[in-house]
Amino acid sequence: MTHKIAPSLLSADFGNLQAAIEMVNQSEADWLHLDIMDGVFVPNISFGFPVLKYVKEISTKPLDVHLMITDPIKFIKEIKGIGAYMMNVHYETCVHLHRTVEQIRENGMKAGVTLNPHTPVSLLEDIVSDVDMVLIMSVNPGFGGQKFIEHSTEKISVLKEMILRKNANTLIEVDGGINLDTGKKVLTAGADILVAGNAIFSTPDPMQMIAKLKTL
Ligand SMILES: O=C(CO)[C@H](O)[C@H](O)COP(=O)(O)O
Repeated sequence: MTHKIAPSLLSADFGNLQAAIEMVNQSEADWLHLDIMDGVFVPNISFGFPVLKYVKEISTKPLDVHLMITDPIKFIKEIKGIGAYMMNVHYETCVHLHRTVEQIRENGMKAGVTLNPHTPVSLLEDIVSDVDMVLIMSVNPGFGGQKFIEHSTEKISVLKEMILRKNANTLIEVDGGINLDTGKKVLTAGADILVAGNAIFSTPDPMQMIAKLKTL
C-alpha cells in the first residue's frame, strides 16, 4: 500500500478556509485532517461543529477528525453528523476506550486511537486489533509548527511489530513536525499516513509539497 497524506487544516489561513480546502481537493492528498481542541485536554482551542459543517460542505476528501478533548464519547453523534470518515480519540481521555471504539464503529465511522508522546505503545496490546488506526503524536498536541520528537520513530517501529505479530490491519498515522525529512523517517519505521500542517501550508506551493510528500 502506498502511504497517504492528510494535510492538517490547523495551519491553513483561517481567513480563507475555502481556498485552503479547495487546494486540498485539487491536490494528491488522500484525507483532510481536522484538529478539534477544547482548551482543557490541550492548552489551545481551535474550531468546533459549525466550522466542521462548513468544511464538510466544501471538502471532497474523507475527513480525518482528531479530537483533543476530554470525554470524546459524548460527541460521537455530532462527529457522525458532520460526515467524518475517521474519528480519532486520545487514549489519555478515554476511561472506557473499548466502549468508545465500539460506539464509533457502530455509528459507521472508522475508529482511531491517538497516543501522546509520553504514552507507551505497549498500552495498546489489548485494543490494537480492534481499532482501524493508531495516531502517534510526534509533538505534544495543541499547536502546529512544533519540532518533531525523534523518539516517535522508535514508537512507530514497536507499534508496527505489534500489528504484524497480531496479524491486524491497523493503520499507523503520524502527526506533528512532519516534513520531507521526518516524513521519510517515519515511513521507513512503518507509518501509513502522514499528517502535515506547517510543511504544507507555510510553503509558497502547498500543492507541490503534498505531491512531494506523496512520493516519499
Ligand atoms: O495535531 C496537531 C497539533 O496538535 C496538528 O495536526 C499538527 O501539529 C500538525 O502541524 P505541524 O505539521 O505543523 O506540526
